[in-house]
Amino acid sequence: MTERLVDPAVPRDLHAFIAGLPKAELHVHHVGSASPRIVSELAARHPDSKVPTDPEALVDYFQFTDFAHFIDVYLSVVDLIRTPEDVRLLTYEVARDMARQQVRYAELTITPYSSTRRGIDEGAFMDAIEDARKAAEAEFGTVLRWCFDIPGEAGLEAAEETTRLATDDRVRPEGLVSFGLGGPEIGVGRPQFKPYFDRAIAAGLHSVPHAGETTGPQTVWDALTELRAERIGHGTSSAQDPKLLAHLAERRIPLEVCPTSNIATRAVRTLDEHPIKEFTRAGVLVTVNSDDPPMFGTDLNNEYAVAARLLDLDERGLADLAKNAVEASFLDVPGKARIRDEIDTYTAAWLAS
Ligand SMILES: Nc1ncnc2c1ncn2[C@@H]1O[C@H](CCC(=O)c2cccc(C(=O)O)c2)[C@@H](O)[C@H]1O
Ligand SMILES: [Zn+2]
Repeated sequence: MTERLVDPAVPRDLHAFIAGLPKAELHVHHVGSASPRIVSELAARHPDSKVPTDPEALVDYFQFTDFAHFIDVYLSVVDLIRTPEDVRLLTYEVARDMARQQVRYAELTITPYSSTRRGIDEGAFMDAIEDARKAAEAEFGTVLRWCFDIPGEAGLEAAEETTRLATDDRVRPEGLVSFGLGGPEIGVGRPQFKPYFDRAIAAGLHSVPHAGETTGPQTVWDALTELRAERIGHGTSSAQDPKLLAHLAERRIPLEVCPTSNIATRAVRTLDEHPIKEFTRAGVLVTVNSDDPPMFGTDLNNEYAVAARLLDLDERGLADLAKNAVEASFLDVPGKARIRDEIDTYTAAWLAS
C-alpha cells in the first residue's frame, strides 16, 4: 500500500522529509479513515454486508464512478459499525495511523446521526470516541478533537438530531470543537441549515461546512454568509469566482483542500487541473488534507507530496503548508505554538543535515 503512495515525480528525500514532518489535519472523516484491515475485520463480523472481507478486494471496491457512488460505498462501511466496541476500535486505530504520519493534532469529522440512527446508544457512542481520544493522546501523543457534521441529504430531521447531540451538555463530548455539513451538495442547499448552525455556534462550536466540492461557488458564498463558516471543506469551485477568491484571501478564511479526494470522487478530472495552484496564487490560506484516505488510496503524507508537486514546494514550502493547518486549527494558543515550534525545529535540523 505505502509503495503505491510514493509519487515518482517527487524526489525520494522530499518524501522522507514529509514522513517526519510534524503535521495537523483538519479535514478527515472518522468512518472514511477506517483502514482496509479494520474494514475487512468489521466486514467479517457482518457477513450480510456487501463490503469485501479481503483487504485486496477492498482496493477495487473503493473505486468510484462518481460522487453518488462514493456515498453509497461510504454508507456500506457505515453499516458495518454497529457496536460501541466497533466505534472504539475504529477511532483508536485511526489515531494510530495518524501518529505513524507524525500527525500531532487532528480534527476528525464524525457523523453521530448515522450511528445513532443505526441503533448505537448515543451515550455509549460518545464514551467510545472519548475513551479512544484519551488513549490516543496518552499512548501516541496525538491530540484529537471532534467535528460533528450533519449528513445534509438526510434532511432536517438529521440536522435536528446532530444539533441536539452537539449542544446538549448531557451528551456532547468534551473533545467536540466544530460543527459541519457533509454528504452530497446537489439538491442540498446550505441556507436551510442556518438555524442549526446558529444553535451550534451559540453553543461555542466553530462552523466548518463542506461547500463547493460538487457544486459551484454560490454554495461557498452561502456557507460563508448563511452558516458563518470559519473554514470551508474543499471549496474547490471557489476558483471559478475571482471575487470569492479575493474574499477568502482577504478574510484569511482557510480552505480544507483534499486533492486526491477530488480526483477519486470525480469532482476534479486530473490533479494537474486541480485549483490548488489558483488558491495559492490568490493568497488563500490553503491547508492539505486526506478526507477519506484508505477509500481514496492515499494518506496525509501522500497529499503533502501531491501538494509539493503541484505547487513546486521545497522543504520550507512544505513546512509552511503544515503551519497553515496549525494556524487554521481550533487548537488552543499554547498547543499551536508547540506544534509550530516542532515544525521549525525539525525543518532546521533537516536542512542543516
Ligand atoms: N468528501 C466528502 N464529501 C462529503 N461528505 C463526505 C465526504 N467524505 C465523507 N463524507 C461523509 O459522507 C457522509 C454522507 C452521509 C450521507 O450522505 C447520508 C445520506 C442519507 C442518509 C444517511 C444516514 O446516515 O442515514 C447519510 C457524511 O457523514 C459525510 O461526513
Ligand atoms: Zn470531506
